Amino acid sequence: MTEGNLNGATESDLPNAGHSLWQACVEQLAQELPEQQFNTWIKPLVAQAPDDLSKITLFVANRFKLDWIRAQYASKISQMLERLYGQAVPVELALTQREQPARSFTPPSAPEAGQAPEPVAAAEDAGAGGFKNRLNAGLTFDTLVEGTANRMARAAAMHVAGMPGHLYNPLFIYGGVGLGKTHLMHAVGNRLLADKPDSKVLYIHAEQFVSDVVKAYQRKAFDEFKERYHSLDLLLIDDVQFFANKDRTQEEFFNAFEALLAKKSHIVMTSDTYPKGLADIHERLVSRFDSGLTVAIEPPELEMRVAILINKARAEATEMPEEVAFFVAKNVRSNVRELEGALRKILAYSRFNQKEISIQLAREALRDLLSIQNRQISVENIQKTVADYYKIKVADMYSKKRPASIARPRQIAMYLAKELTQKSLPEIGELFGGRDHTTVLHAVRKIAGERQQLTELNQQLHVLEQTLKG
Ligand SMILES: Nc1ncnc2c1ncn2[C@@H]1O[C@H](COP(=O)(O)OP(=O)(O)OP(=O)(O)O)[C@@H](O)[C@H]1O
Repeated sequence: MTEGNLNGATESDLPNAGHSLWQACVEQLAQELPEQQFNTWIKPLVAQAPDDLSKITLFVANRFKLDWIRAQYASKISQMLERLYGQAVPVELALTQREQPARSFTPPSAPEAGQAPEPVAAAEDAGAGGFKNRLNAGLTFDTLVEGTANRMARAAAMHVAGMPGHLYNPLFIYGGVGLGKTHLMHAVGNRLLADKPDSKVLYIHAEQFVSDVVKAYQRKAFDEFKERYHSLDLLLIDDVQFFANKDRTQEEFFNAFEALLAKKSHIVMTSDTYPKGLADIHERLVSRFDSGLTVAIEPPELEMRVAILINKARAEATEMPEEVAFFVAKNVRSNVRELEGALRKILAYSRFNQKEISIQLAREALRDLLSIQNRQISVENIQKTVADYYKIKVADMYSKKRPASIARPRQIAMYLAKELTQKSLPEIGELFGGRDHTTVLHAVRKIAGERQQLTELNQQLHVLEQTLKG
């Protein structure tokens, strides 16, 4: 596997043979790898391939992830592709383009036509004393769209960046994949360095920390290790759930944690769950994780998704009409990374076809994604999934029973049926035991309204949507 130099003229992330091959490869890897590994390393990869499948380029969010994927998964990916395609397909890894300045739109006849994003070096600026901070300079507070979903986490992060070592130490940020945890963490580091360039800041993924512990152990170099970690002003450590079952790492992290807090350095951590939800991590560490401020990042609400799309399109020097942004945001709900993927497809489609961005164009560019959604989700499927989730019988979806423990899941299922299928209100009513369409309308409005107000309900709906979309 090579590291990318993307100057080929026919690169495309439109649906093509490469796209189908990569999809098949991802599906296989999903079955073979542990779920957490798959979700962290493979699922976020964005693939591009020319029509002749002379190579596949995989875009990775940052330098650390790139190195890790190359070391841990490159040969598995290559073997899998070869198995599926019947011959070897060269695979290269490249960094996504997000830290590059916005470029203006270039028509396809110009020399840059069809050029895929070029790999760029991660912003591993040498800070104080030539120290590598591993920060990505493009991930700042300015490029992070604010919404109800991240307001509290963002406010806390800004506070930490302004006055490290004071309140909210440690700051523990948790939430699902692709919701902006890593972005927020880098934003803290970048802001602190902008204000105080001599600060010693380090961004590190938890698996890299594990690997540093292993190396220190093998080389008997714990003094060096301590010198590196205990002297920081700000430690940003991503995905601490990876410490699970790694006793020696947990011990070293505990030591670093205590040393840093004692000297009033700040620690910011992220995880896919809140501290007490972490499995196989020692209690003394969990209680320390929870001893500062713990904040969640929620899945972005509709308006926030719209704002993110419009902002990200602008960063690519393209205006996305509001109605198109609404169309995309209604159809791509799971997380910001997927929203970015959808935007990339639309921009590429518009560029290659030299067409203005419109709802029709978005529909064409995203047809795979939309048809997968429509194919998979039926009202019966929704009823079963919701019934399982709230532990009621599927038959209660059609019954006339009215206790809240049954009526509410039923209303949730009606809401999801309206949101995720093409069925009309009367058709949905019919499938829920012959109910009137006004009953369905009432349920849809009620749940939609409450979703805006109740974080817990929003989370539950998000989980259900994710489950249904597969
Ligand atoms: N509010 C936001 N505004 C703008 N961009 C965002 C926002 N939230 C997330 N993003 C972008 O979405 C992508 C995914 O975000 P990020 O990598 O920070 O997610 P994460 O929560 O750390 O996910 P994971 O757990 O998978 O690592 C990044 O490109 C990030 O810049």
